[in-house]
Amino acid sequence: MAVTRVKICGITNMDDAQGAVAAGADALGFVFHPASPRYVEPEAVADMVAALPPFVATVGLFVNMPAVKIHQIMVQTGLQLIQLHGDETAADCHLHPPYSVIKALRVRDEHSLNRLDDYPVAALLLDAWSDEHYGGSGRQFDWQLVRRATLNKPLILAGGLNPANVATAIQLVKPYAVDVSSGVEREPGHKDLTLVAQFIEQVRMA
Ligand SMILES: O=C(O)c1ccccc1NCC(=O)[C@H](O)[C@H](O)COP(=O)(O)O
Repeated sequence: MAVTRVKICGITNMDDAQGAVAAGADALGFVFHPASPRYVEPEAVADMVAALPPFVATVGLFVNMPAVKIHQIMVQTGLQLIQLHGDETAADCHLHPPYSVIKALRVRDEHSLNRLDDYPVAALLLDAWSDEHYGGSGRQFDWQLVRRATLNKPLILAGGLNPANVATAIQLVKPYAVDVSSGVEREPGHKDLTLVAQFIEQVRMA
């Protein structure tokens, strides 16, 4: 049986970073989109990254930010992977050596899943469509659409996941990893570490 990895996204503080890792998170995500309630300053992320144990993947999330600025933040923070969570094209994904790139796509309907192979990335993250938010909306999309899509890259499933629905999502979609933000929060930007532990337990049992 394949192991499903867990990424806890929208980490803004040291307690949540260390608590998520203690609960078994495989990866942490840090949002650098200034309009997000989960925005975190690069200086704070650098401190968190330096305090983490080895073998935890660290991911910076960017929305339509110029590559030069992204790379400045990556160097300043010591983060490992870039997640492009805006309107970046497949061509934009070429701009980030030596970093591995995760491209997030927001799924509105079956057309959202056309030409996924065009993206030169390490993994694709599928999230729910929202007119108001680039991410962290807490919305779920139709998982059946993924079952019908052709995907030759590791898939990270996101969007409205929580401890109550993540096992069903894994059984249906069989993703490489699951990603959660608002479903394990007590308020935007602050994780509920009991929910984080329950989420990871559900993933391990799925
Ligand atoms: O979380 C945000 O506020 C955010 C803002 C801008 C771009 C991306 C953002 N989050 C992306 C994530 O990786 C979330 O984990 C993903 O959208 C799922 O969110 P949720 O439905 O709340 O679990």
